[in-house]
Amino acid sequence: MFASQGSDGWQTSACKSGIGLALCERLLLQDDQIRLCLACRNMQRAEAARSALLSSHPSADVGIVQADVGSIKSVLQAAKTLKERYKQIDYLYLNAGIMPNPQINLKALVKGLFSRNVISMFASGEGLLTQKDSVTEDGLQEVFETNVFGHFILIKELQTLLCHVDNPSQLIWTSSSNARKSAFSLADYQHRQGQESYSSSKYATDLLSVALNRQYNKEGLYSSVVCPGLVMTNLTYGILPSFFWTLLMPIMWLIRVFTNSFTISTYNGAEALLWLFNQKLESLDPLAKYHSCTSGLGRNYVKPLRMDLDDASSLSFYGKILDLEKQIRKRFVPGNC
Ligand SMILES: NC(=O)C1=CN([C@@H]2O[C@H](COP(=O)(O)OP(=O)(O)OC[C@H]3O[C@@H](n4cnc5c(N)ncnc54)[C@H](OP(=O)(O)O)[C@@H]3O)[C@@H](O)[C@H]2O)C=CC1
Ligand SMILES: CC(C)CCC[C@@H](C)[C@H]1CC[C@H]2C3=C(CC[C@]12C)[C@@]1(C)CCC(=O)[C@@H](C)[C@@H]1CC3
Repeated sequence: MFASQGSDGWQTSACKSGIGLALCERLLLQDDQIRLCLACRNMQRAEAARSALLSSHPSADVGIVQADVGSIKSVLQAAKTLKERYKQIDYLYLNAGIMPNPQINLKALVKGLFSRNVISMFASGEGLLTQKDSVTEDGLQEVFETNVFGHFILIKELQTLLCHVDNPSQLIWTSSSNARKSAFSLADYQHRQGQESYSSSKYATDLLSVALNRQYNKEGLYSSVVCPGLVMTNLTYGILPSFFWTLLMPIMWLIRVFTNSFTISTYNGAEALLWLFNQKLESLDPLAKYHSCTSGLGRNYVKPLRMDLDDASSLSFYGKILDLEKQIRKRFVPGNC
Protein backbone atom coordinates (compact mmCIF):
# COMPACT_ATOMS: atom_id res chain seq x y z
CA MET A 1 0.00 0.00 0.00
CA PHE A 2 1.12 3.57 -0.70
CA ALA A 3 0.52 7.02 0.76
CA SER A 4 1.32 10.53 -0.25
CA GLN A 5 0.32 14.19 -0.03
CA GLY A 6 -0.19 16.12 -3.25
CA SER A 7 0.55 19.77 -3.82
CA ASP A 8 -3.15 20.19 -4.43
CA GLY A 9 -4.13 18.32 -1.25
CA TRP A 10 -3.43 15.09 0.58
CA GLN A 11 -3.18 11.96 -1.41
CA THR A 12 -2.73 8.48 -0.13
CA SER A 13 -2.70 5.18 -1.84
CA ALA A 14 -3.52 2.06 0.11
CA CYS A 15 -5.01 -1.43 -0.13
CA LYS A 16 -8.36 -3.01 0.25
CA SER A 17 -8.19 -4.89 3.52
CA GLY A 18 -5.98 -5.54 6.51
CA ILE A 19 -3.64 -2.94 7.97
CA GLY A 20 -3.76 -0.80 4.81
CA LEU A 21 -7.51 -0.28 4.99
CA ALA A 22 -7.38 0.42 8.74
CA LEU A 23 -4.74 3.08 8.10
CA CYS A 24 -6.95 4.76 5.47
CA GLU A 25 -9.84 4.79 7.93
CA ARG A 26 -7.66 6.31 10.63
CA LEU A 27 -6.22 8.92 8.25
CA LEU A 28 -9.72 9.96 7.21
CA LEU A 29 -10.89 10.07 10.82
CA GLN A 30 -8.06 12.48 11.50
CA ASP A 31 -8.72 14.61 8.41
CA ASP A 32 -11.36 13.76 5.84
CA GLN A 33 -10.01 16.40 3.44
CA ILE A 34 -6.94 14.24 2.81
CA ARG A 35 -6.64 12.90 -0.75
CA LEU A 36 -6.23 9.14 -0.87
CA CYS A 37 -5.37 6.85 -3.72
CA LEU A 38 -5.58 3.09 -3.20
CA ALA A 39 -3.18 1.02 -5.29
CA CYS A 40 -4.46 -2.55 -5.48
CA ARG A 41 -3.97 -5.55 -7.73
CA ASN A 42 -7.67 -6.49 -7.74
CA MET A 43 -9.95 -3.65 -8.90
CA GLN A 44 -13.13 -5.24 -7.55
CA ARG A 45 -11.65 -5.36 -4.06
CA ALA A 46 -10.29 -1.84 -4.56
CA GLU A 47 -13.81 -0.61 -5.40
CA ALA A 48 -15.17 -2.37 -2.29
CA ALA A 49 -12.56 -0.68 -0.09
CA ARG A 50 -13.26 2.68 -1.69
CA SER A 51 -17.02 2.25 -1.07
CA ALA A 52 -16.38 1.26 2.55
CA LEU A 53 -14.26 4.39 3.10
CA LEU A 54 -16.79 6.64 1.35
CA SER A 55 -19.69 5.24 3.35
CA SER A 56 -18.11 6.51 6.58
CA HIS A 57 -16.53 9.63 4.98
CA PRO A 58 -18.86 10.64 2.11
CA SER A 59 -16.95 13.82 1.21
CA ALA A 60 -13.55 12.11 1.05
CA ASP A 61 -11.47 12.04 -2.14
CA VAL A 62 -10.48 8.39 -2.64
CA GLY A 63 -8.96 7.31 -5.94
CA ILE A 64 -7.95 3.83 -7.04
CA VAL A 65 -5.28 2.53 -9.37
CA GLN A 66 -4.47 -1.00 -10.50
CA ALA A 67 -1.01 -2.10 -9.30
CA ASP A 68 0.39 -5.59 -8.84
CA VAL A 69 3.78 -5.21 -7.16
CA GLY A 70 4.52 -8.81 -8.13
CA SER A 71 4.63 -7.77 -11.78
CA ILE A 72 7.07 -5.20 -13.21
CA LYS A 73 4.78 -4.53 -16.18
CA SER A 74 1.90 -3.69 -13.85
CA VAL A 75 4.09 -1.45 -11.66
CA LEU A 76 5.31 0.50 -14.71
CA GLN A 77 1.73 0.95 -15.92
CA ALA A 78 0.54 2.06 -12.45
CA ALA A 79 3.36 4.60 -12.21
CA LYS A 80 2.42 5.98 -15.64
CA THR A 81 -1.20 6.41 -14.55
CA LEU A 82 -0.17 8.07 -11.27
CA LYS A 83 2.15 10.48 -13.10
CA GLU A 84 -0.71 11.48 -15.40
CA ARG A 85 -3.04 11.94 -12.43
CA TYR A 86 -0.93 13.69 -9.75
CA LYS A 87 1.67 16.45 -9.60
CA GLN A 88 3.18 15.41 -6.28
CA ILE A 89 2.99 12.49 -3.88
CA ASP A 90 3.63 13.35 -0.25
CA TYR A 91 3.24 9.95 1.46
CA LEU A 92 3.80 6.60 -0.16
CA TYR A 93 2.79 3.70 2.09
CA LEU A 94 4.46 0.50 0.89
CA ASN A 95 2.10 -1.96 2.50
CA ALA A 96 1.63 -4.88 0.11
CA GLY A 97 3.26 -7.99 1.46
CA ILE A 98 2.88 -11.76 1.28
CA MET A 99 3.89 -14.82 3.25
CA PRO A 100 3.09 -17.77 0.96
CA ASN A 101 2.52 -21.31 2.27
CA PRO A 102 3.58 -20.67 5.86
CA GLN A 103 4.38 -23.70 8.03
CA ILE A 104 4.73 -23.57 11.82
CA ASN A 105 7.79 -25.28 13.26
CA LEU A 106 6.04 -26.97 16.20
CA LYS A 107 9.28 -28.38 17.61
CA ALA A 108 10.81 -24.89 17.80
CA LEU A 109 7.58 -23.53 19.31
CA VAL A 110 7.50 -26.11 22.11
CA LYS A 111 11.24 -25.75 22.74
CA GLY A 112 10.89 -21.96 22.79
CA LEU A 113 8.07 -22.11 25.34
CA PHE A 114 10.55 -23.48 27.89
CA SER A 115 13.40 -21.17 27.01
CA ARG A 116 14.46 -17.81 28.43
CA ASN A 117 13.67 -16.20 25.05
CA VAL A 118 9.99 -17.06 25.11
CA ILE A 119 8.86 -13.41 25.10
CA SER A 120 11.09 -12.38 22.20
CA MET A 121 10.07 -15.57 20.37
CA PHE A 122 6.42 -14.45 20.53
CA ALA A 123 7.28 -10.86 19.65
CA SER A 124 9.23 -11.73 16.50
CA GLY A 125 8.10 -15.24 15.59
CA GLU A 126 11.82 -15.97 15.17
CA GLY A 127 12.50 -19.53 14.01
CA LEU A 128 8.80 -20.47 14.18
CA LEU A 129 7.86 -20.19 10.53
CA THR A 130 9.03 -21.39 7.14
CA GLN A 131 7.59 -20.53 3.72
CA LYS A 132 7.56 -22.03 0.24
CA ASP A 133 8.40 -19.35 -2.29
CA SER A 134 7.95 -19.49 -6.08
CA VAL A 135 9.24 -17.69 -9.16
CA THR A 136 7.15 -15.01 -10.90
CA GLU A 137 6.71 -14.44 -14.64
CA ASP A 138 9.47 -11.83 -14.31
CA GLY A 139 11.84 -14.59 -13.19
CA LEU A 140 12.17 -13.19 -9.67
CA GLN A 141 11.41 -14.82 -6.32
CA GLU A 142 7.77 -13.95 -5.59
CA VAL A 143 8.26 -12.85 -1.98
CA PHE A 144 11.22 -10.65 -2.88
CA GLU A 145 9.45 -9.08 -5.85
CA THR A 146 6.20 -8.45 -3.94
CA ASN A 147 7.62 -7.34 -0.61
CA VAL A 148 10.65 -5.41 -1.85
CA PHE A 149 11.52 -5.06 -5.52
CA GLY A 150 8.09 -4.12 -6.95
CA HIS A 151 7.88 -1.31 -4.39
CA PHE A 152 11.42 -0.21 -5.26
CA ILE A 153 10.65 0.04 -8.98
CA LEU A 154 7.51 2.02 -8.17
CA ILE A 155 9.54 4.46 -6.05
CA LYS A 156 12.08 4.87 -8.85
CA GLU A 157 9.32 5.44 -11.40
CA LEU A 158 7.61 8.01 -9.16
CA GLN A 159 10.84 9.84 -8.33
CA THR A 160 9.72 13.10 -9.98
CA LEU A 161 6.52 13.11 -7.91
CA LEU A 162 8.34 12.23 -4.69
CA CYS A 163 11.53 14.31 -4.73
CA HIS A 164 10.92 17.96 -3.81
CA VAL A 165 13.54 19.70 -1.67
CA ASP A 166 11.15 22.50 -0.63
CA ASN A 167 8.29 20.12 0.28
CA PRO A 168 9.73 16.72 1.34
CA SER A 169 7.89 13.43 0.87
CA GLN A 170 7.91 10.24 2.89
CA LEU A 171 8.13 6.52 2.09
CA ILE A 172 6.72 4.24 4.81
CA TRP A 173 7.61 0.55 4.50
CA THR A 174 5.58 -2.05 6.40
CA SER A 175 8.40 -4.17 7.70
CA SER A 176 8.24 -6.63 10.58
CA SER A 177 9.90 -7.67 13.82
CA ASN A 178 10.33 -10.95 11.92
CA ALA A 179 13.03 -9.27 9.74
CA ARG A 180 16.20 -11.16 10.60
CA LYS A 181 19.82 -10.62 9.61
CA SER A 182 20.58 -14.35 9.71
CA ALA A 183 17.76 -15.09 7.23
CA PHE A 184 19.24 -12.63 4.72
CA SER A 185 22.27 -13.17 2.52
CA LEU A 186 23.75 -10.59 0.17
CA ALA A 187 24.85 -13.44 -2.13
CA ASP A 188 21.25 -14.72 -2.28
CA TYR A 189 19.28 -11.53 -1.59
CA GLN A 190 16.18 -12.91 -3.36
CA HIS A 191 16.29 -15.89 -0.98
CA ARG A 192 16.21 -18.56 -3.70
CA GLN A 193 17.82 -21.13 -1.41
CA GLY A 194 16.27 -20.88 2.05
CA GLN A 195 12.82 -21.31 3.56
CA GLU A 196 12.57 -17.97 5.36
CA SER A 197 11.78 -15.73 2.42
CA TYR A 198 9.49 -13.52 4.55
CA SER A 199 12.17 -12.77 7.19
CA SER A 200 14.71 -12.20 4.44
CA SER A 201 12.44 -9.84 2.46
CA LYS A 202 11.62 -7.76 5.52
CA TYR A 203 15.32 -7.48 6.39
CA ALA A 204 15.92 -6.40 2.79
CA THR A 205 13.25 -3.73 3.26
CA ASP A 206 15.08 -2.40 6.33
CA LEU A 207 18.40 -2.27 4.45
CA LEU A 208 16.79 -0.56 1.50
CA SER A 209 15.10 2.09 3.61
CA VAL A 210 18.45 3.05 5.18
CA ALA A 211 20.10 3.24 1.74
CA LEU A 212 17.24 5.30 0.29
CA ASN A 213 17.67 7.83 3.08
CA ARG A 214 21.37 8.16 2.33
CA GLN A 215 20.59 8.54 -1.36
CA TYR A 216 17.52 10.77 -1.38
CA ASN A 217 17.31 12.88 1.81
CA LYS A 218 19.13 15.69 0.03
CA GLU A 219 16.50 15.54 -2.71
CA GLY A 220 13.66 15.86 -0.19
CA LEU A 221 12.66 12.19 0.12
CA TYR A 222 12.67 10.39 3.49
CA SER A 223 12.12 6.70 4.20
CA SER A 224 10.93 4.97 7.41
CA VAL A 225 10.06 1.42 8.42
CA VAL A 226 7.33 0.24 10.77
CA CYS A 227 6.31 -3.03 12.36
CA PRO A 228 2.55 -3.23 12.98
CA GLY A 229 2.96 -6.06 15.52
CA LEU A 230 1.05 -9.33 15.27
CA VAL A 231 -2.27 -8.42 13.63
CA MET A 232 -5.20 -10.64 12.66
CA THR A 233 -5.44 -10.28 8.87
CA ASN A 234 -5.52 -12.52 5.80
CA LEU A 235 -1.76 -12.88 6.25
CA THR A 236 -2.10 -14.44 9.72
CA TYR A 237 -5.17 -16.45 8.64
CA GLY A 238 -2.81 -18.09 6.16
CA ILE A 239 -0.75 -19.33 9.13
CA LEU A 240 -3.66 -20.61 11.23
CA PRO A 241 -7.39 -20.58 10.38
CA SER A 242 -9.35 -17.65 11.85
CA PHE A 243 -11.42 -19.85 14.23
CA PHE A 244 -8.16 -21.13 15.72
CA TRP A 245 -6.91 -17.59 16.32
CA THR A 246 -10.28 -16.84 17.95
CA LEU A 247 -9.79 -19.79 20.30
CA LEU A 248 -6.28 -18.53 21.07
CA MET A 249 -7.48 -15.00 21.83
CA PRO A 250 -7.39 -15.27 25.67
CA ILE A 251 -3.80 -16.58 25.46
CA MET A 252 -2.88 -13.80 23.06
CA TRP A 253 -4.27 -11.13 25.40
CA LEU A 254 -2.14 -12.68 28.13
CA ILE A 255 0.99 -12.67 25.91
CA ARG A 256 0.25 -9.04 25.02
CA VAL A 257 0.74 -8.11 28.69
CA PHE A 258 4.36 -9.27 28.41
CA THR A 259 5.30 -8.21 24.86
CA ASN A 260 2.94 -5.33 23.91
CA SER A 261 3.61 -6.45 20.31
CA PHE A 262 0.40 -8.47 19.98
CA THR A 263 -1.56 -5.53 18.61
CA ILE A 264 -4.13 -8.02 17.23
CA SER A 265 -6.56 -5.55 15.59
CA THR A 266 -5.82 -3.73 12.33
CA TYR A 267 -6.73 -0.45 14.07
CA ASN A 268 -4.00 -0.99 16.68
CA GLY A 269 -1.54 -2.29 14.07
CA ALA A 270 -1.87 0.96 12.08
CA GLU A 271 -0.72 3.03 15.10
CA ALA A 272 2.92 3.51 14.00
CA LEU A 273 1.87 4.16 10.39
CA LEU A 274 -0.46 6.94 11.49
CA TRP A 275 2.08 8.28 13.98
CA LEU A 276 4.70 8.62 11.22
CA PHE A 277 2.22 10.59 9.13
CA ASN A 278 2.13 13.22 11.89
CA GLN A 279 5.89 13.55 12.50
CA LYS A 280 8.39 16.10 11.24
CA LEU A 281 10.42 14.13 8.68
CA GLU A 282 13.76 15.60 9.73
CA SER A 283 13.19 14.43 13.33
CA LEU A 284 12.95 10.73 12.41
CA ASP A 285 15.80 8.28 12.99
CA PRO A 286 16.67 6.49 9.70
CA LEU A 287 18.11 3.55 11.66
CA ALA A 288 15.00 3.01 13.80
CA LYS A 289 12.06 0.73 13.16
CA TYR A 290 8.85 2.21 14.53
CA HIS A 291 6.77 -0.49 16.24
CA SER A 292 3.03 -0.32 16.89
CA CYS A 293 2.45 -1.53 20.45
CA THR A 294 -0.62 -2.24 22.54
CA SER A 295 -0.35 -2.57 26.31
CA GLY A 296 -2.17 -5.19 28.41
CA LEU A 297 -4.79 -2.53 29.17
CA GLY A 298 -5.27 -1.80 25.46
CA ARG A 299 -3.33 1.49 25.26
CA ASN A 300 -1.70 2.07 21.86
CA TYR A 301 1.73 3.64 21.55
CA VAL A 302 4.77 3.67 19.25
CA LYS A 303 8.17 2.29 20.20
CA PRO A 304 11.25 3.09 18.06
CA LEU A 305 13.85 0.31 18.14
CA ARG A 306 17.28 0.40 16.53
CA MET A 307 17.53 -1.99 13.56
CA ASP A 308 20.17 -4.73 13.44
CA LEU A 309 22.06 -3.36 10.41
CA ASP A 310 24.81 -1.00 9.34
CA ASP A 311 25.40 1.51 6.57
CA ALA A 312 27.95 -0.64 4.74
CA SER A 313 25.63 -3.64 4.29
CA SER A 314 22.72 -1.41 3.35
CA LEU A 315 24.83 0.24 0.63
CA SER A 316 26.08 -3.14 -0.63
CA PHE A 317 22.50 -4.33 -0.94
CA TYR A 318 21.53 -1.08 -2.65
CA GLY A 319 24.26 -1.70 -5.23
CA LYS A 320 22.85 -5.17 -5.93
CA ILE A 321 19.30 -3.90 -6.27
CA LEU A 322 20.42 -1.16 -8.67
CA ASP A 323 22.13 -3.83 -10.82
CA LEU A 324 18.93 -5.86 -10.84
CA GLU A 325 16.95 -2.75 -11.77
CA LYS A 326 19.26 -2.22 -14.77
CA GLN A 327 18.76 -5.80 -15.96
CA ILE A 328 14.99 -5.58 -15.55
CA ARG A 329 14.75 -2.23 -17.31
CA LYS A 330 16.71 -3.61 -20.27
CA ARG A 331 14.07 -6.30 -20.54
CA PHE A 332 11.01 -4.09 -20.08
CA VAL A 333 12.13 -0.84 -21.68
CA PRO A 334 14.51 -1.85 -24.50
CA GLY A 335 17.13 0.83 -25.10
CA ASN A 336 16.70 2.25 -21.57
CA CYS A 337 19.06 1.16 -18.83
N1 LIG B 1 -0.48 -9.19 9.97
C1 LIG B 1 0.63 -9.13 10.66
O1 LIG B 1 0.74 -9.69 11.78
C2 LIG B 1 1.79 -8.38 10.12
C3 LIG B 1 1.82 -7.84 8.85
N2 LIG B 1 2.92 -7.16 8.40
C4 LIG B 1 2.96 -6.60 7.06
O2 LIG B 1 1.88 -5.72 6.89
C5 LIG B 1 1.57 -5.60 5.51
C6 LIG B 1 0.09 -5.71 5.33
O3 LIG B 1 -0.28 -7.03 5.64
P1 LIG B 1 -1.65 -7.44 6.34
O4 LIG B 1 -2.59 -6.29 6.33
O5 LIG B 1 -1.32 -8.07 7.61
O6 LIG B 1 -2.10 -8.61 5.40
P2 LIG B 1 -3.21 -8.69 4.26
O7 LIG B 1 -2.96 -9.97 3.58
O8 LIG B 1 -4.54 -8.37 4.80
O9 LIG B 1 -2.79 -7.47 3.33
C7 LIG B 1 -1.77 -7.54 2.42
C8 LIG B 1 -2.15 -6.59 1.32
O10 LIG B 1 -1.13 -6.66 0.32
C9 LIG B 1 -1.78 -6.80 -0.92
N3 LIG B 1 -0.93 -7.49 -1.87
C10 LIG B 1 -0.37 -8.71 -1.76
N4 LIG B 1 0.31 -9.01 -2.87
C11 LIG B 1 0.16 -7.95 -3.71
C12 LIG B 1 0.62 -7.65 -4.99
N5 LIG B 1 1.36 -8.52 -5.69
N6 LIG B 1 0.29 -6.47 -5.55
C13 LIG B 1 -0.47 -5.59 -4.88
N7 LIG B 1 -0.95 -5.81 -3.65
C14 LIG B 1 -0.64 -6.98 -3.07
C15 LIG B 1 -3.01 -7.64 -0.63
O11 LIG B 1 -3.90 -7.52 -1.67
P3 LIG B 1 -5.03 -8.65 -1.99
O12 LIG B 1 -6.19 -8.25 -1.14
O13 LIG B 1 -5.26 -8.51 -3.45
O14 LIG B 1 -4.46 -9.97 -1.60
C16 LIG B 1 -3.47 -7.01 0.68
O15 LIG B 1 -4.24 -5.88 0.46
C17 LIG B 1 2.40 -6.68 4.81
O16 LIG B 1 3.53 -6.10 4.22
C18 LIG B 1 2.81 -7.60 5.94
O17 LIG B 1 4.01 -8.27 5.68
C19 LIG B 1 4.01 -6.97 9.20
C20 LIG B 1 4.03 -7.46 10.46
C21 LIG B 1 2.93 -8.20 11.02
C1 LIG C 1 -0.31 -17.38 20.26
C2 LIG C 1 -0.07 -18.76 20.43
C3 LIG C 1 -0.40 -19.37 21.71
C4 LIG C 1 0.54 -19.65 19.45
C5 LIG C 1 0.87 -19.09 18.10
C6 LIG C 1 2.24 -19.49 17.65
C7 LIG C 1 2.70 -18.86 16.34
C8 LIG C 1 1.82 -19.29 15.20
C9 LIG C 1 2.76 -17.32 16.45
C10 LIG C 1 3.60 -16.86 17.64
C11 LIG C 1 4.24 -15.54 17.25
C12 LIG C 1 3.58 -15.20 15.94
C13 LIG C 1 4.13 -14.14 15.04
C14 LIG C 1 3.89 -14.18 13.68
C15 LIG C 1 3.13 -15.32 13.08
C16 LIG C 1 2.48 -16.26 14.07
C17 LIG C 1 3.38 -16.54 15.27
C18 LIG C 1 4.68 -17.18 14.79
C19 LIG C 1 4.49 -13.15 12.73
C20 LIG C 1 5.78 -13.77 12.19
C21 LIG C 1 3.53 -12.85 11.58
C22 LIG C 1 4.09 -11.85 10.60
C23 LIG C 1 4.96 -10.81 11.17
O1 LIG C 1 5.37 -9.95 10.39
C24 LIG C 1 5.47 -10.84 12.55
C25 LIG C 1 5.51 -9.47 13.19
C26 LIG C 1 4.74 -11.83 13.45
C27 LIG C 1 5.51 -12.07 14.74
C28 LIG C 1 4.80 -12.98 15.69
